[in-house]
Amino acid sequence: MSIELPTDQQLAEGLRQWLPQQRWFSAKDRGITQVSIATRVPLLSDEGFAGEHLLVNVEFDSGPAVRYQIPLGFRSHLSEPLLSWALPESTTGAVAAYDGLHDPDLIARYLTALDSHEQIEGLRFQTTPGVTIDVEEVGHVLGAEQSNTSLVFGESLLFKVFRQVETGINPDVELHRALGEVGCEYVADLRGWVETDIDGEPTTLAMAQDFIENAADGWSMALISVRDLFTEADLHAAELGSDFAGDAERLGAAVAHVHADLARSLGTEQRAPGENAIDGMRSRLDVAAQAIRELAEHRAAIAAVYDEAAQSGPDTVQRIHGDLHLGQVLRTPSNWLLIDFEGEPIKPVAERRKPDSPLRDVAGMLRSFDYAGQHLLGQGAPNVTAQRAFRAVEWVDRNASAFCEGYASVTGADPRDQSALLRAYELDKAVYEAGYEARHRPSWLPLPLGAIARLTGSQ
Ligand SMILES: Nc1ncnc2c1ncn2[C@@H]1O[C@H](COP(=O)(O)OP(=O)(O)O)[C@@H](O)[C@H]1O
Ligand SMILES: O=P(O)(O)O[C@H]1O[C@H](CO)[C@@H](O[C@H]2O[C@H](CO)[C@@H](O)[C@H](O)[C@H]2O)[C@H](O)[C@H]1O
Repeated sequence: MSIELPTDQQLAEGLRQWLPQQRWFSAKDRGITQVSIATRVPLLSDEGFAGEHLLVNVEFDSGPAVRYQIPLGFRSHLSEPLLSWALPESTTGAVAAYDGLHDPDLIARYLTALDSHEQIEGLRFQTTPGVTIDVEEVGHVLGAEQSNTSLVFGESLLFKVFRQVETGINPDVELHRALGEVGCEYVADLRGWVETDIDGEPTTLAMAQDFIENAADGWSMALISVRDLFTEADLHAAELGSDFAGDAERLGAAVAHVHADLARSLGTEQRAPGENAIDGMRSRLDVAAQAIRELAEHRAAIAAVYDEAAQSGPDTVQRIHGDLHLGQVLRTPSNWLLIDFEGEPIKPVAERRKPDSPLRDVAGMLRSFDYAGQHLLGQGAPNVTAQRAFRAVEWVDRNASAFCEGYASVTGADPRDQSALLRAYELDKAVYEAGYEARHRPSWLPLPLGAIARLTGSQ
């Protein structure tokens, strides 16, 4: 006997209360004025148990509405661990509703749908030609949720469910597909995706790719090296057992290979620097400086760097990663791999899909070396000495240089040769980071602000 599911109205009220507590809910600083259920697609139904796929529109007291993807499970009786993911009991009637991605029985349905390329109402499940899906593999949510929710099946397949759904093809799927077509060795292989039509446009909902078991992410590896450096502050970065420079160099080469493969697959264009790039930087600076008081002090100095960069020659643009940092790279025993090609989460998808300069990605990594070197020295950290601060700068310079040399070993040109443009991209990233930190981790705000002072020569 099937269970009686909550009405749209009950679910909308339950979600209104439940959404702000979810890690992936991006609008925590805005008040929800309305939640409406756009679609409800039945995924499975059994005795005392059902699953549905929901697209939900959320409106706020300020700013644009956001569309979220929320697979829900329904059970007549709920116990831990699913109980922790439940919507408020009072809102869903006799049946309990909960985040279905935490239910192994429900997520198994994704594998069977992928395996047989099913179309379930408007949801289309597709695989890369030649890929097979093992429907017996058991899945679970990977670690802590971030902007999206990633599931791992049998330690071999990663299934990422995009929580915020913007109309159109998600750049993560688009670029993995393009890189797969030219045999790129520096990304995990795309195995499949799920899409639907929104306003008549094919729109990505989820992607499946190879799960890289036992990979170490670049941020954790870099921090091990920096921690060792601070423990042995009389040693130079080059004398550490955990010296990161060899990895930084190989990482630079991997990023250059990905850029070359993206150019080969999707082409390049010439662009005058004043066109779009510097104008875009100027307007992002205007918006950020209005919101962040501490940034406003640096506005004139940053603008002067942008003016200088606008004088440089034409720039070659192409599709790039768009939000590259040490947390977006995984080291396998043989290679560095780049992950998460979604671009900066605050930009609209149409903007993230525009061709851009590869220098933006290089600048992202240089900023990340700076973060890794500086953040352990941050406010409140014990034992901050002038010696450690000096060593941190040395570590950042050493690894940034190694990264650029690795990049140049593939392209034949050192990104630092375009110094004015590169500095502008580093500043643009630091301005973005100031906005990100002010919103998500205010205690980290001094990091991008310190970098802005250094990059503009005011410190
Ligand atoms: N192909 C993969 N193999 C193994 N781990 C992965 C893979 N892709 C991502 N991860 C891990 O999952 C985490 C989240 O992935 P990411 O694509 O950055 O998601 P989000 O869009 O939610 O930020 C990463 O920090 C990484 O550790
Ligand atoms: O990984 P996401 O796509 O969610 O990227 C966002 O969050 C990042 C933080 O997790 C943020 O990166 C900034 O902090 C990192 C250290 O935590 C550092 O390595 C990066 O260089 C720095 O930009 C990223 O900017 C943001 O888009």
